[in-house]
Amino acid sequence: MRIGIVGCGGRMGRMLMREVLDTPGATLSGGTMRPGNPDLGKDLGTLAGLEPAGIVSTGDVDALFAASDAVIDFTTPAGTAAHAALAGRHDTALVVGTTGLAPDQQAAIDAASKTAALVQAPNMSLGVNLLLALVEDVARTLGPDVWDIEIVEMHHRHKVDAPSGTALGLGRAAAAGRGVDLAAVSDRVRDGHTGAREAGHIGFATLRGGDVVGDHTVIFAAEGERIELTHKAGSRAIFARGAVRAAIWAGGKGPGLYSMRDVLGL
Ligand SMILES: NC(=O)C1=CN([C@@H]2O[C@H](COP(=O)(O)OP(=O)(O)OC[C@H]3O[C@@H](n4cnc5c(N)ncnc54)[C@H](OP(=O)(O)O)[C@@H]3O)[C@@H](O)[C@H]2O)C=CC1
Ligand SMILES: O=C(O)C1=N[C@H](C(=O)O)C[C@H](O)C1
Repeated sequence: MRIGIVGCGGRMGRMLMREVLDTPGATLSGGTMRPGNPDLGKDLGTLAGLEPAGIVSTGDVDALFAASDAVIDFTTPAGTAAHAALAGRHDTALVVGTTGLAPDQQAAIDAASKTAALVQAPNMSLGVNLLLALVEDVARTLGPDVWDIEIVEMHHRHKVDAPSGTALGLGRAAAAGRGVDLAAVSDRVRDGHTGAREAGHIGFATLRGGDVVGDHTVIFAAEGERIELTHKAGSRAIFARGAVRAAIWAGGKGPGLYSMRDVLGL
């Protein structure tokens, strides 16, 4: 299974190369960087913190798609939209971990999934994907009349999108459990004289600081009691492990847009 990494110099890009190089049956088919990146032309194994792999980073994204059975993309929304178009053209499977996509960028992914297998998930860890199923169940069981739902997330100081893709995914799971559309009930920002909380709404709070890999808590609050479901990521390796598993799974699939819950059978 030939797996390529776009944005291979990023925090996740390096972790993903390490995971591919450490996975039996997987071959690292290449890694790309943008023009001007000082690490262009460097050995991918060295960039991943391992022994030299005998293959260097390049700027040729088209050639990477041609040479791969699957490509993994944890970059930026603009980058991901361009990579999705290449996946569709080459019929190469694409695993998308990038968060914060605008509707037109999501449309590029939907279009590519007509001709290639795409797996998209805001969080590739096993724990968060289990949490999604739990949250949907708990929200369904408790209902909106007595229980308020609030979602709190914290990430490192470099993160550029908010709320995190995972927090929004947890919100969608809670809304699905209640049989409502998240967009109609979400309170993503509160500031000043907001008035009392509206029944049935799902609130979000975002914290940023230090090197926090990713913490998410879904709070179900009623009068006199509270349930909190929390996931804490201790290392980016959990995301990389899930993404490589998704790439191997997608390599054998026909065109379509799949989720990590499909990959894990949850
Ligand atoms: N689904 C999941 O499980 C997870 C998702 N993420 C998401 O992954 C994304 C990346 O996170 P992280 O690795 O921390 O971010 P980084 O900023 O460390 O890395 C981003 C990478 O994308 C590259 N890049 C930027 N713009 C473009 C472009 N237009 N075309 C191609 N490549 C581009 C950068 O290259 P350059 O250095 O040249 O700018 C860099 O290599 C985020 O959206 C984050 O939320 C993160 C962790 C887990
Ligand atoms: O940017 C990050 O770092 C992360 N992003 C993802 C998100 O937005 O949910 C997943 C993870 O929590 C780390």
